[in-house]
Amino acid sequence: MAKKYDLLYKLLLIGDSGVGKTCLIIRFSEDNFNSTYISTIGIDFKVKTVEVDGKKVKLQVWDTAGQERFKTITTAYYRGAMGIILVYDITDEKSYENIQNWMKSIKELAKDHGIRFFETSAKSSINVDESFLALALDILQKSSKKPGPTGREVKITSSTEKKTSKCVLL
Ligand SMILES: Nc1nc2c(ncn2[C@@H]2O[C@H](COP(=O)(O)OP(=O)(O)OP(=O)(O)O)[C@@H](O)[C@H]2O)c(=O)[nH]1
Repeated sequence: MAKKYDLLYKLLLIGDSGVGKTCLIIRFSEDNFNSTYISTIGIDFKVKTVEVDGKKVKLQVWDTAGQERFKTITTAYYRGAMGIILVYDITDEKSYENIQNWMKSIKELAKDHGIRFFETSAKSSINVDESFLALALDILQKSSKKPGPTGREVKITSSTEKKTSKCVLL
């Protein structure tokens, strides 16, 4: 049977507990939102195949538990990640201050790399596809080691829903 994708990218979402990592992944992979909060236990993942720069890219997105007690399990997954999305909640200052601590954890990977910034809302479906696809495009361009396309050809439909942003991706 023909392979349904050209490339497989492993992405990881990290950030404090309750900042909206799971919701972001659910919005991206299933285009759904549920306001009931069920804290992630350890680690989980979802997949979605997207088209990036003319290639079918299967994104395997790992959702880590933000709770400190799962730190040992979740940090074990950092090494295998090709891209990391660091999430904080713009309505929770503490989760923003903690970005420094999360950055220390991924310092080696973040070193020498420009860090992108997206303000997102899983609830209103704002900037969710854009953030995941921009990361996938970065990985594609870095791994193929060729100059990027003139425009950032990410195929997405942008949302015009009202802006009630909660999450921010770095
Ligand atoms: N208003 C609003 N609320 C959101 C948004 N995203 C998530 N939430 C709410 O924030 C709470 C926590 O969301 P989760 O996605 O479970 O948080 P998490 O970061 O995965 O939490 P852990 O699994 O404990 O690490 C839930 O009650 C969500 O309904 C958003 O974009 N807007």
